[in-house]
Amino acid sequence: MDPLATMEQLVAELNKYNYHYYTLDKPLISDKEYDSLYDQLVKLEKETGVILPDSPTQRVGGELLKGFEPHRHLAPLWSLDKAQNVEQLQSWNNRVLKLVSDYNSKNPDHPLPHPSYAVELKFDGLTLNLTYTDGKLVQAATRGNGVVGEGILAQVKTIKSVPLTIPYKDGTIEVQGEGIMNLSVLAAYNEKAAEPLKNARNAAAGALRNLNPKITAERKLSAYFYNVGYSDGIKFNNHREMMEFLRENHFKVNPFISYFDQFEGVIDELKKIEERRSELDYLIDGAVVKIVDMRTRDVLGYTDKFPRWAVAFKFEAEETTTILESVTWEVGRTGKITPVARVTPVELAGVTVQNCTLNNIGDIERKNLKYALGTSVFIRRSNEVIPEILGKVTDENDGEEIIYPKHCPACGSELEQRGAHLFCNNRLGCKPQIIGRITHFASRDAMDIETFSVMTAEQLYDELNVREPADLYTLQFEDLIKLERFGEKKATNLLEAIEKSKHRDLASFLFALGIPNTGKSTTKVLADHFRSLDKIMSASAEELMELPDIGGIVADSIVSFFNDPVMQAGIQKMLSLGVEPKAPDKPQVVREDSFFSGKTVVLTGTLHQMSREEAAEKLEALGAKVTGSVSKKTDLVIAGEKAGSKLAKAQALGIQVIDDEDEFIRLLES
Ligand SMILES: NC(=O)c1ccc[n+]([C@@H]2O[C@H](COP(=O)([O-])OP(=O)(O)OC[C@H]3O[C@@H](n4cnc5c(N)ncnc54)[C@H](O)[C@@H]3O)[C@@H](O)[C@H]2O)c1
Ligand SMILES: [Zn+2]
Repeated sequence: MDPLATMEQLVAELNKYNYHYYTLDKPLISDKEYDSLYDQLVKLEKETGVILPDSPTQRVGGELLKGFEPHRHLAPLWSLDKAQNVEQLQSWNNRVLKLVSDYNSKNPDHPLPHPSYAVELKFDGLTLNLTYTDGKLVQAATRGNGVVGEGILAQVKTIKSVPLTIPYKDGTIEVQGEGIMNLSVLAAYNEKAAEPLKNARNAAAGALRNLNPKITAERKLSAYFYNVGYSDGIKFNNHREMMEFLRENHFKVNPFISYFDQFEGVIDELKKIEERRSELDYLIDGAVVKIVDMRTRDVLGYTDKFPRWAVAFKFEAEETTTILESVTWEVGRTGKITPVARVTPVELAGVTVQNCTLNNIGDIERKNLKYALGTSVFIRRSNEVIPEILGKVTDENDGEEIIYPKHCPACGSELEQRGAHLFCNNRLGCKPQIIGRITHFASRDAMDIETFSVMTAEQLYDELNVREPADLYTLQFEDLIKLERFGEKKATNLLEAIEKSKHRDLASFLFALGIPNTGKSTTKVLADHFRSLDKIMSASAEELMELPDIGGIVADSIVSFFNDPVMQAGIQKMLSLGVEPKAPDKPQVVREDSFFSGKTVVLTGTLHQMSREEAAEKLEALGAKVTGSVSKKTDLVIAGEKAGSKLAKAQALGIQVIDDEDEFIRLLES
């Protein structure tokens, strides 16, 4: 195709995507795909020297939505130049250095200082421009086209961290920041929402540009501020002064700002930020590098679109779109049937994604995916987590139907629906359930049988008739050695590991049994309290419910698990084969006079100065009970970075929360 025709097509396409993204807050493609089309257009414009009149490269923002009062920004709002990799970043810096040295050779009496750089997070939300006159918030606007935005004062006032009045009272200033939705808030919102929000950016942008401020308020947004764009009374010499001004005037300023005199430092910092990205409780799509000195900024100036004194370093995308090709159904160890989506393979955050989780049939309905086979879907992958389907790109039911199975894909038994999940009830005859139970039993947090894997479980099932965990204790060297891939060494190692597991501690043994609804922290509570398997097996639901962390559902699960004759027989068989779970050591002396003594505490989110396990040990030594889930019995929640639904629940129940790690450490040490 001739380049002009390609450009026309790109312009039309990009303008359509812009409209959906900026005006409707409902993107049709991922940022990654958008950016690559945009780059193609920029390249063609450079090559041909032609810029079509409605090219998106010539504008900063989107259409204005009817219904909002326009606000003319007192100083224009800029977009940012972008660097996709270190080379592009270097060439931005080389340009800066050259302009500075050109200036200095022309103005030897009044040279600019050697550039130093500020590095900030690039928040992925909606730009906000707030106008304060004589200390009072009088307007708030979107970026709009950069010159005129939409007035959204009523909506912005619902953001609790936005100050309505500020100490600075000398005339008018405009302050820029980003309206965001915290990921933990999004998760909590989606737990209850009839229609889950696909993405935190669109959730924030959609809420701020909603004509009903009540909806904005429900989304519990937050905002970070990073710039004073206009002021008629105050001048700053550098970025630090400007940040200090924002802080003094009670704006929420991101703590992750760092300053560098050397450009190498900037590059290292960008790597660090990218590594820690998944710990943050908000979306960022990169980091912004800015020249610190204001006089240098003035000299460098602006292009039509962006300042020459700043550049956005874009991180690898975590979201993209692809086609949902098919859904298969997998059976877990509890008999739960999980839908797994196969998608058209696509590169995302450094790996090729082919499978995504869909959780359960309730999830399929909520995400409007029932008729999505063969259509475009958004997928997201943040570090380490299996990619997830966020939703269908368009709202229409224009795909093939996902048919829910009626029979177990493994054993053919009829499935039962409980809540949002499907279950196969054929516990004793359904192979993947048995394999799952045995593998779980042997896993590290359970019996910790080294070298054991799913493959081992399958081999033992197929060839040696191993049907339950207890059968592991009947294995003989002569049988193992006959198996494929089993040499003498491997057989001996496995038997030794199995032997060693006989004296595993009681809490791990209970965890290994795989009692429904009962995780590691609950089995530890049980072991610490009852100190013997017999007592736990005969405990009543009432007795159990007196313990921290154990509510009605968990208590019932435990009681009915131990009432099941099959489970009883399995446990008896293990005991008769020499399994002897070790009771916990006598509890050590714990303090009774600390801030934490006698309190039931939940740890959630990521702590930076110690692991959660270390924190739990310290708390226990100070006389606290550390439990895994938030309930009415919880006295205190320690929330680290990226605390999710537990924090939201604590807030809903009005439980005391410590979300400042330094404060937490101070209390531990007091
Ligand atoms: N998916 C789609 O269909 C679609 C459509 C249009 C645009 N987009 C995405 O939007 C991007 C372009 O968006 P843009 O021009 O709004 O923004 P930009 O990437 O040019 O960045 C400028 C914005 O960054 C924000 N920002 C966040 N933290 C900041 C900080 N610390 N300092 C300064 N600014 C900060 C500000 O809101 C500012 O307006 C594209 O790269 C693309 O990824 C996607
Ligand atoms: Zn089955």
